[in-house]
Amino acid sequence: MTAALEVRGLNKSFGGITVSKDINFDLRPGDRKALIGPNGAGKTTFANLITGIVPPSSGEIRLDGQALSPLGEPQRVRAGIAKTFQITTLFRRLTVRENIRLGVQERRRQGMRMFRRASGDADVEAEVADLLEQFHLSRFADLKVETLAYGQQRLIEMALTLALKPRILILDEPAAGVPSSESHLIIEAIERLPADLAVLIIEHDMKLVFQVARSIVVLVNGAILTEGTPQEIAADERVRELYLGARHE
Ligand SMILES: Nc1ncnc2c1ncn2[C@@H]1O[C@H](COP(=O)(O)OP(=O)(O)OP(=O)(O)O)[C@@H](O)[C@H]1O
Repeated sequence: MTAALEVRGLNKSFGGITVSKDINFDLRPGDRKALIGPNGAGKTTFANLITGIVPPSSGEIRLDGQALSPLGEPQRVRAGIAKTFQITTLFRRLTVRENIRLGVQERRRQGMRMFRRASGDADVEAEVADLLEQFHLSRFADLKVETLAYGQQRLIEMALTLALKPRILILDEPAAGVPSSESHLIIEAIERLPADLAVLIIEHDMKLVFQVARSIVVLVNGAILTEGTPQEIAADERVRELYLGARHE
C-alpha cells in the first residue's frame, strides 16, 4: 500500500548548520509513530518541514504521491495535514463548546468555499457534540477554558485539531507541561483517535511514547539513527546510550 505521507531525501540547513539530514520516512493510515531524539535533534524542524512552516533545502515530501512543495501551510491543512494547536490559540474566556464550535465552523467555511456545500447549524452542533464526547469533555462543555486543568486544555487543542478532519495528525509534545497526574488524559485521548488516522507523535515523555506508539523513529543530529517497534528501540544499545548514558557517567 502506498504511504499517505512519503518523505524522501529531505535536507534542511539553517545557515551552515544542517538540521535535517537525508531523511526518509513514511506514515500510513492507522500508524501511531513516535519521533524521539535528544534536544536539538531536529524534531520540531522535521514537523515544520511537513506542515510547510519551513521550506526544505532539498528532498521531497509527498501526500498520496503528490509533491507538497507547491503548497503553503494553509493549503496543506486543507489537504489533510494538521499539527496540534498550541494552548495560546484557545480563546480562554470562551467555553470549551464555543472554542470547538469555532474550529468546526472554520473548517466548514473552508469546505463551502471549495465545494459550495451548504451546512446547517444542527450539523455543526452534532459534530461539536461528537468531538466533546470523543475527548471526554462533554461535562466541561459549558465551562470557560481558563477554568480547566492544563491537561484538559491540551485535550481541547487536540479536539480543535480533529475538527479539521485531518488524515495526517502531528501531535507536537502533547504532554508538555502536563503534570504527571494528568498525563493519562493525554494517553487515553491518543488511544481513542480514529483508527484510520495517520498519527506522528513528537514527545519527550518516554512513558507516553512507549504506551501509545507502535513504531518509534530515533532522530540524532538531524539524521534517523534507527526505526523500530517499542521493543526493538528499548533493546537498542545506541538508544539506551542516548537516553541513559548521561545519567550513568
Ligand atoms: N529558524 C531557525 N534558524 C536557525 N536555526 C534553527 C532554526 N530552527 C531550528 N534551528 C536549529 O536547529 C536545530 C534543531 O532544532 P529543533 O527545534 O528542530 O530540535 P528539536 O529536536 O525539536 O529540539 P527540542 O527537543 O529541544 O525541541 C537546533 O540547533 C536549532 O537551534
